[in-house]
Amino acid sequence: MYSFILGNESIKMALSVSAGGRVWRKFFKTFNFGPNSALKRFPTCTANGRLYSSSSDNVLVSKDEKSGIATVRMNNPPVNSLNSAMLVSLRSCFEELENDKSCRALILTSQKPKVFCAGLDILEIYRKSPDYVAQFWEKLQDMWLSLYGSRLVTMAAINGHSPAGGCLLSLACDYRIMAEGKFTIGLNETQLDLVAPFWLRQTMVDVIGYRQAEMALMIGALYTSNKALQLGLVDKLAPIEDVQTVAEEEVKNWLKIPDQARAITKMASRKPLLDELRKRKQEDIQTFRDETTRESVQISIQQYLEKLKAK
Ligand SMILES: CCCCCCCC/C=C\C/C=C/C(=O)SCCNC(=O)CCNC(=O)[C@H](O)C(C)(C)COP(=O)(O)OP(=O)(O)OC[C@H]1O[C@@H](n2cnc3c(N)ncnc32)[C@H](O)[C@@H]1OP(=O)(O)O
Repeated sequence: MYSFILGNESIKMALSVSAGGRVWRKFFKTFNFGPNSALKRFPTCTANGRLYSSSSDNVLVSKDEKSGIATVRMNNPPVNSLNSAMLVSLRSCFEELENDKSCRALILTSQKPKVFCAGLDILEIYRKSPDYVAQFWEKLQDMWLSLYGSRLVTMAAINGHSPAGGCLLSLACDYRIMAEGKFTIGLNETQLDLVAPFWLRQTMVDVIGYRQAEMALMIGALYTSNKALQLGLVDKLAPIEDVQTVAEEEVKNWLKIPDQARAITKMASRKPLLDELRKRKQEDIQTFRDETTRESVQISIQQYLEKLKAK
């Protein structure tokens, strides 16, 4: 019964041979997974199970064939900022892993310790045309939909700073292990005169609870690893050199749970937010485009960039 969840076709196969098929059939009917749902896509993995065909090296992927655990390393020096190319590579990597039937889990980390991800590349929203920022935002939405909606066990191995978009990536995963020490994580958007979108705010609420999230979002707080652990923003701390090993151990524990039951449970809890973003995608793009191209916001972004450079 508990075969891998690969896409709608294999689910149907599993259902047809299973004694409990009626229950699952009812479940899928009830939840009506949308067109972008990971659970609905048909697998397209290659015969030998190798994957990831990106021509760029800004995202490095390795997979342990025996355990089915893939490690995705962000590799966009100096700080793994999320520019358009990076967003496209991450999305395509997540989707290829999703469609690889031998893959069961992904660990997201940074190739360069000390900075997990510096968030959106601020230059992508500075003095750019409205059309450009609209396309950029859609790339972020699509990348997030593929990670947050993944059937895989997703684990963030946060081996360094993780502000804003770095925190967004972490929150989209199922579990977060962060490096001990002086590193920070949080949604600091308001400090840049930006407002985090509803879907990102909601993941913060879902992870740390309403009151703490409301406060953190309003003041654009960046928390140290210790404080983040205390708030539940991350689940575990490890010395920076052990973050990857601890993540692998944790994933192995998660993989003791049957894939199908775990993935269906995850999807049941995430589907409302996934659907909400799919429904309001264009509205969300327009808001981002209109807000970020406003002159007062552009001036704030310019000042923030100057502050960063002068550091
Ligand atoms: C109503 C709706 C309105 C819609 C609006 C929606 C807004 C979007 C909302 C949410 C999504 C997410 C948004 C974001 O992610 S915004 C980006 C926020 N990021 C940050 O604030 C982090 C800034 N960076 C840092 O704090 C540090 O760089 C660091 C702690 C990550 C690493 O420090 P360190 O190792 O010391 O490196 P440097 O600071 O020296 O940086 C090296 C180099 O890189 C440049 N840089 C850093 N971060 C960014 C970035 N995010 N984008 C572009 N460039 C960046 C930095 O300026 C240095 O450049 P150099 O001097 O030329 O070498």
